[in-house]
Amino acid sequence: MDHLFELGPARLTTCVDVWLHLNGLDAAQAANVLRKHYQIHVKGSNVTPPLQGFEEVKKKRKFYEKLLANTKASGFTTPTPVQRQVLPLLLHHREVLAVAPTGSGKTLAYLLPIIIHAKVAALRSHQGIKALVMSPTRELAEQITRVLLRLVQGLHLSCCLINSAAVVAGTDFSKTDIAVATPLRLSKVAKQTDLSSVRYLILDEADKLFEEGLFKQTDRVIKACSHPRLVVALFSATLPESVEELARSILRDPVRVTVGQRNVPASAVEQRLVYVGQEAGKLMALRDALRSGLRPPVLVFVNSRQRATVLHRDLALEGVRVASISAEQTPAARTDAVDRFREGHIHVLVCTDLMARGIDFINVQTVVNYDFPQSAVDYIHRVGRTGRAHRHGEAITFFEEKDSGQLRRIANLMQSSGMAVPDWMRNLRKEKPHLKQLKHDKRKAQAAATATGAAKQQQLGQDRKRRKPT
Ligand SMILES: Nc1ncnc2c1ncn2[C@@H]1O[C@H](COP(=O)(O)OP(=O)(O)OP(=O)(O)O)[C@@H](O)[C@H]1O
Repeated sequence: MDHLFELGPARLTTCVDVWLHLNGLDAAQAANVLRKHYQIHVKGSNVTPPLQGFEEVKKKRKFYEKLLANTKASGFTTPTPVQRQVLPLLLHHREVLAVAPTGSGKTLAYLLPIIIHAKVAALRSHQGIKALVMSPTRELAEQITRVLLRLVQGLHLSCCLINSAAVVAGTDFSKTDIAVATPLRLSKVAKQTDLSSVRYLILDEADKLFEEGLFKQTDRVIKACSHPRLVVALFSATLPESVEELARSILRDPVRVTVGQRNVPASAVEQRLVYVGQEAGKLMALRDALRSGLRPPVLVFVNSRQRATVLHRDLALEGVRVASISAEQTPAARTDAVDRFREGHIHVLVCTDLMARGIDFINVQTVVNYDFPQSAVDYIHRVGRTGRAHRHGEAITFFEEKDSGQLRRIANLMQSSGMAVPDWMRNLRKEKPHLKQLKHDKRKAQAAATATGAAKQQQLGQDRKRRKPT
């Protein structure tokens, strides 16, 4: 997977795109060569060929020039693999289930097509919200809106983040062309906001949106988007089989796009496991790592709000420029912590899994799993906060004796993304004597360890099937 981004724009142009031209391949052959090269796997009927460059989306209308210029001005000159395949599919009104590694550019893959759709619809004087993006957290919705606003500059489109401030200010969302929101906020405004004009519904971090806590609200919003030709697209870096089944029940003739291997950490992240003995060893290990040159900005994940507060306090006492962020803080406090971290005033941000998904701190050098992640999916998203775009990143996961049961799963994930992992870790459950050895010889272990729902478905499916086919 290393070359998904690493080849870089210049090499991509010389080695693949020009090669395609020189060899005069027909469209289907060229599509296959491109897909093979970029490790794009597709499943579905009549799949549109991948793009060779952003210029291909340019049409006669003037606004395409402007949009392309904005895209380039934002630093996006060459499409990433997921953008190459998803962009033309959405432009052809195909429903999509896209699974691509963390930091591989999924946001732009859906923003460009929905901007094009919204602009064309606005030029035809269509009223109401034309495209809607749902994301599981407020922070991610804010980030998506920021990217969106950069891309639509000068296009005379109205884009809006539906948050509490906008609701309090009495914003008339019917005058919005593209809206971004969390399912919680959206389900609250769905009653007074007409979503029947929404033609594109994007579910970012889709597997999270289908989880227990968010499912009801997500479902409510999907139902409210009643346009007969609604196009739904789902994006995530992880898609467990069970969620895929549920997701498929709401999609019509979808194309599944997978980039690289499914459900593995991004290969640009160098991952290490560090044995810390017990709880007390964690702070010592983090302090040592910070002293011995752990490069800031550093994102540190813990498993609860309380633990975030305690670690924040402990690090502040040591003179570390630290902030913490968790769901119990006010929106203003959360935004402030994120801004200070982005601007470099804060070197270490302690956070819960609230920040694990989608958040793009482009310069984060290191992710520390201070508390062992509660699932393989959490691990993939957490470590994916570094190593974004073509950058290199480092992820360190602390583990103590009580984490041994979960260790094997994470070790396997690390191995599938190309990391060297000691054999004893991958065989942990089978070879119990190693657990004993771990207890009896902590030092030795430390050296070794430091290495580089059916009812829901039916409900959702039936609601969608009732609509006329596209
Ligand atoms: N075509 C491109 N060229 C260069 N950089 C890009 C391109 N597309 C996106 N990026 C950059 O790559 C980074 C990751 O993009 P994005 O946040 O969309 O990733 P993602 O796939 O949604 O990740 P996650 O699964 O973590 O949400 C961003 O900083 C973005 O600016």
